Amino acid sequence: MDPQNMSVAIEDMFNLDFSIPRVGTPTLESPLKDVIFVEDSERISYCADPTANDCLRAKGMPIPAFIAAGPRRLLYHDAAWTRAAIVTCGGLCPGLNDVIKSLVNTLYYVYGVDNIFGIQYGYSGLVPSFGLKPISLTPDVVDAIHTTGGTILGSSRGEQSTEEIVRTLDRLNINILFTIGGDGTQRGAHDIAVELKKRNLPISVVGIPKTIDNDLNFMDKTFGFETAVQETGPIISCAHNEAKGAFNGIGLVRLMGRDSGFIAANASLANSLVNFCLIPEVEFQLRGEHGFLEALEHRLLRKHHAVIVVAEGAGQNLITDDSAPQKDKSGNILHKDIGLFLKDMIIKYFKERKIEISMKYFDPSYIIRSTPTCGMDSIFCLNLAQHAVHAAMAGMTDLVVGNWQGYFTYVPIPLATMARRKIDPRGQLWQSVLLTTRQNQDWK
Ligand SMILES: Nc1ncnc2c1ncn2[C@@H]1O[C@H](COP(=O)(O)OP(=O)(O)OP(=O)(O)O)[C@@H](O)[C@H]1O
Ligand SMILES: O=P(O)(O)OC[C@H]1O[C@](O)(CO)[C@@H](O)[C@@H]1O
Ligand SMILES: [Mg+2]
Repeated sequence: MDPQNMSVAIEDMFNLDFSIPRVGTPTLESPLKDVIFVEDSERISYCADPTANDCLRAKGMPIPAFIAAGPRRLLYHDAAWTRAAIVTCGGLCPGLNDVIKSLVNTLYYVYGVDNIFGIQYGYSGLVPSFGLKPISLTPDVVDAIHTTGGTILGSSRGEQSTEEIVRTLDRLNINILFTIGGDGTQRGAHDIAVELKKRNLPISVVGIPKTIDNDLNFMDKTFGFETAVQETGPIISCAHNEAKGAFNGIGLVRLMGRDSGFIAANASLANSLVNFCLIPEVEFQLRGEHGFLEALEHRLLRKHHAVIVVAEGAGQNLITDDSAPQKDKSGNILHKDIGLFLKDMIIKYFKERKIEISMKYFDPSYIIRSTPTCGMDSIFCLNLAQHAVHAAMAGMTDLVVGNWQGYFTYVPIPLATMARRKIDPRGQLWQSVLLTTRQNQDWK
């Protein structure tokens, strides 16, 4: 089993439905030539261990497995008549433009779909009262967009009426909607798919999961994550320089990660200059024998510098101000600022102890998520989008494209959004972070 993915208990795996719904029976011969078509019966096993699967088989138990992604021999949507729409929602993430470009090029060049629309500013662009007209997307329009960060379509948060969105899709004669976004976006996409089914509208809804937090379930990684980790490199390096450049220097770096600390943990491994990594999954105390501040003091006494990486969702239990919890427009809880809080607490602690320190604070959150993708991430975006188009043209719906142990998969949206993927403190990733930072050496 995946040692990092403990969000879904193994006993619950057997009750899960891995099948992908279709908007209708595919009957049209695919125009693709010289490709290896994938049958719906081809599966990617959830569990990589063949012995475990043999055991399950012997016991007559179902083997949890994803439907394999790839081009289908028979299509549901007729390219000549197909009108496809693309929407990007939620926060920015490296790779949004790569995915848009690859969707357009695959639809246009591979399947021959030439009616492609970009929906502006997230789901708001599908609600007429916002007055945002869809824009026409062609290979010429998207030719070089992968070289810039952000999204050429704009994005948004905030609740929109599913009924209104569905009415708009119907009025625009859209056959396929591609939803590029995180858990919220994909929950919205599922609601749209359910409403379309209720109204007997054969519109495919296919998601491409986006989140730099890497917290979606049933996939090893989401696009933009690798770039985000890479972008932390120069910043952590600067934090280290600042820390080493002064006696008792401290470089404190706050990174994104609302509920999962994947960016912070991986950044600590990729840039092995980090001495303390603090993530939401591992609670810590500030003061006392087992407190972080004592551990930091211990480290400074030994080495006279320290680099700390803290994920935005870490240590929320420590911030006990009386202000009411805040939410963003989509209803996501806005965490209190652990970075600034820690900075103040560290300064106060060492002042009390009359120990001089030099504190340098870095918050690169929006810098690392608005950049263009790095090489491998660009390829990942391109492949995700190609597989999204294959699924959509075959009439599949209510799914996101995933990647599991190196294979591209089709994951039902309810599965991908049923629980948040988190770091297992007993798993290999966190254990490796502990070995690399050696933070427990100071932290008793
Ligand atoms: N539970 C939900 N059901 C239906 N729609 C939702 C739900 N949660 C969010 N949405 C819609 O999806 C869109 C994006 O959601 P949200 O702002 O949570 O971003 P996200 O897709 O989760 O991306 P990020 O990873 O940046 O947070 C918003 O328009 C929001 O209204
Ligand atoms: O400030 P914004 O745009 O709402 O986005 C912040 C959030 O986006 C995320 O990166 C998820 O996309 C979270 O880690 C973070 O809390
Ligand atoms: Mg989200």
